[in-house]
Amino acid sequence: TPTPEIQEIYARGLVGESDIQKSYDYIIAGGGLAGLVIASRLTEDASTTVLVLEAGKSGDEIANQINTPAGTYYSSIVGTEYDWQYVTVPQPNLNNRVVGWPRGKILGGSSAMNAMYLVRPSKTELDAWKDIIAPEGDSSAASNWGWDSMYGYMKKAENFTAPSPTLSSVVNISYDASTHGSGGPMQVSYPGIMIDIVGNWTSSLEAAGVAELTNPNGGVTLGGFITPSSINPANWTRSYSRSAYIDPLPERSNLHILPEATVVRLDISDNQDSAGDLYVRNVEYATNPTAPRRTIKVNREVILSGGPLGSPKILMHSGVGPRDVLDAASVPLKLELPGVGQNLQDHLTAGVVWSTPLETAGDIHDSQSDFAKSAEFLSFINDAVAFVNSTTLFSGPATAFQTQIINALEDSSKTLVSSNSSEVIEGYKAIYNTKANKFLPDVAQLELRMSVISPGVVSIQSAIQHPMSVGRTYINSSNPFDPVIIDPQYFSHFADLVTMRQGVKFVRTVGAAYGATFGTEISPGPTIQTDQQIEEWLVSTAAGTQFHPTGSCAMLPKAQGGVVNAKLQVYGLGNVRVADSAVFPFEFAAHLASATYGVAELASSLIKTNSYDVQLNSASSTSRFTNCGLLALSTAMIFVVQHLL
Ligand SMILES: Cc1cc2nc3c(=O)[nH]c(=O)nc-3n(C[C@H](O)[C@H](O)[C@H](O)COP(=O)(O)OP(=O)(O)OC[C@H]3O[C@@H](n4cnc5c(N)ncnc54)[C@H](O)[C@@H]3O)c2cc1C
Repeated sequence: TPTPEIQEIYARGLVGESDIQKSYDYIIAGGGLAGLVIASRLTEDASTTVLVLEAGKSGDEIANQINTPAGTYYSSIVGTEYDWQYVTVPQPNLNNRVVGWPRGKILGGSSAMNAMYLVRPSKTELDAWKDIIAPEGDSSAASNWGWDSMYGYMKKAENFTAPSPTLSSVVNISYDASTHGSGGPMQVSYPGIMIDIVGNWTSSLEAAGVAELTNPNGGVTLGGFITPSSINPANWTRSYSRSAYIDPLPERSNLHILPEATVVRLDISDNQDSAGDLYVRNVEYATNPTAPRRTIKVNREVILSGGPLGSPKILMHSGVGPRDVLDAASVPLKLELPGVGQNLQDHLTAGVVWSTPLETAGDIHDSQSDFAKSAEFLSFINDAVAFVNSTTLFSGPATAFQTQIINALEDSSKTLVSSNSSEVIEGYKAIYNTKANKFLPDVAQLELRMSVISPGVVSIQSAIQHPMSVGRTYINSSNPFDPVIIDPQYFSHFADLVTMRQGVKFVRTVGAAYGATFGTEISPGPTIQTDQQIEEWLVSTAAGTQFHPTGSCAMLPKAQGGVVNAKLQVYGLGNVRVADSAVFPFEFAAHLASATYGVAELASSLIKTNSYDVQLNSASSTSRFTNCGLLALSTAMIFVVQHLL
C-alpha cells in the first residue's frame, strides 16, 4: 500500500476540465458506489479509456470526516453540500409529512456517507430476481442475478478480516469466513472496540424468540447477529468505493475522473442501429447550472451509475421515459419507456427509545477523554441487527395476513400504481406476486437495529423490508439542475403499516428481554399501547426512511415496464446500461451496499466480455458488439497521444 505521500503523487484518476479528451470508450455518469467500481475494473485493461463524470466534489477536503466511521454520527456529511438533500413530496399517509432523502454528492456517492452495515440479500430473494427477469428470454443472462452468481460477485468486492479477540471478549460474534471474499478491494470487518450493552443482543433476542444467525451473509438472512461493516481494520477507517477501488490504484492514464461535472443529457442518435436500437453518440455535462455545456463523444458505451434518483433523471432529461412525464416537463420524447422512474420502493423505519444506566458510545464520545479520541473508539459503528419474518411478528403462522394481501392484488393494481401504462401495471403485479407468495411468510419482513450512539439512551429501530407500497420518481421541468420529484407513496398499501406496527410491538418484547439494562421507555412512551395508537404514532411522527430507495430503473421484462434487461442494457438503447442500486426489481431484506457492489462487479464483467461499438455500427456492420479488441487498442493509442500532447 502506498504511503500517504506517495498516494498524493499518484494521479488516482482525478482530472480537471482541461485534461478531458474529446472521446472515451466508456463514459460513466456518477462516481458513486457502483460508478467507481466499474471505472476501476474497466481500466484494468490499459487499452480501455474511461471517463467518470461526478456531480459532487472529490471530498479530498473532508477526507478525515468521511474516513472516520464515527463521523457517520458525530460529524455526518448528511445535510451538507456533499448531500443532494432531497425531500419527498408530502406523503398523504404520513400525515402529509415530507421525508428527507439524503444521497451522497461526492466521489464514492452514498458509500461515503452511509452507516457501513454490510448485509447480503438472501438466496430466496436473489433467486426470485433471476426468476422475474427470466421471461425476457436470455436464460444465461437471467441466471447472473440468482444467488449462485451474485454471491460470487459480492464476495469478489471483499477482503474479510475476522473480529479481534478484544471485541470477542465483549460480544460473541458468529461468522463464517467462507461466506466472505478475500483479497478484494473493499475491507469488511468489525470495529476496534465494542460497547457493553451490545454484548447482550443475541441473548435478549433469543429470550424474545429469535435465534442467533451463526453464518450471516451465507444465503439465509433470518435471526440476530453482529453484522460486519465496511471497515478497514488496518487503520480503522471507512472502506468505501473510492478508498477501496480508486485510491490504491497505481497511476492509470486511461482513467479520468472529473468531479463537479453533472451529466445533463445523453445525445441519442436519430437513426436506429442494425438491431433496431437507438444509440448514444455524445454525453453532455455542465459544471454548474449557468456554465456552458460540454460534449464528449463515446466510442462504446455509457454507463449510468447515478443511483436510484440520478440514473432515471438522466434518462428522462435525454428524452427516454414515460411520455406523459416528458410532455409535462417539455422534454422532447426520443424513446418511450414507461417504466423509467416507476416502481420506486424504500425501507421505512421507526425507533423505540429507552433510557439506559449503562455507558453508551454517545456517553464516551461526549466525555472527550483520550480514549474517546482514539482511532479504535472512533471506529465504533452500530452493528447489532436482527431480521424477523411475519411468523415471528404475528406470533404464529401469518396465513390470514398473507391471504389478505394476495386478495388485494387486483384492487391495488388498479388504484395504487402511479402510471396508466399497462406494461408498468403488469410489472407491479409480477413484483407484488413475488412479495406476497415467495417472501411471505418465511423470508424476513422486518429488520431490527440497535443503536447505542446517543448519550444516555439506547434505541431499537424496526424497518420494513418488503414494502408493498410502490411509488415513483419523475421530473417536472426541462432543467437538469432542478431537483427530481420523489413520491414513494409510503403506506399506500395497508400491509406496510400493519407490519411496522407489529414490528414496534416486537421491539418492545426485545427491550423487555434486556431487563434492567434498559430503563424507562422514552419514545413512543408508555401511553402509546393499542394498535391504533402505535399506527397513529408511526404515521404522524415516527416513520422515516432507512435510506434504501430502489426499483426506479428496474430489471424486468420489457412487457412488464422494465427499464433494463438481464445484461443491464436499457431497452431500445444499444449502448446504455444502468448499473447501480436503481436496477433491483424489489427491495431485499438487507442494506443495499453489498448487493450494489455485486451489481457493479457483475456489470464490469458483462461489459468486458462484450460491449457495444459505435464505430462498427456507423460502418453498418452486422455485429454491434465486440470483445475489447483491436478497435479499443487503436482508440487507446489515440488517447495516449492526445494525452501526451
Ligand atoms: C445516509 C445513508 C445511510 C446508508 N446506510 C447504509 C448502510 O449502513 N449499509 C448499506 O448497505 N447501505 C446503506 N445505505 C445505502 C447505500 O449506501 C446505497 O444503496 C448505495 O451507495 C447505492 O449505490 P449507487 O451506486 O446506486 O448510488 P450512490 O452511491 O448514491 O452513487 C450515485 C452517484 O451518482 C452521482 N450523480 C447523480 N446524478 C448525477 C449526474 N446527473 N451527473 C453526475 N453524477 C451524478 C451522485 O452524486 C453519486 O455520487 C445508506 C445510504 C444513505 C444515504
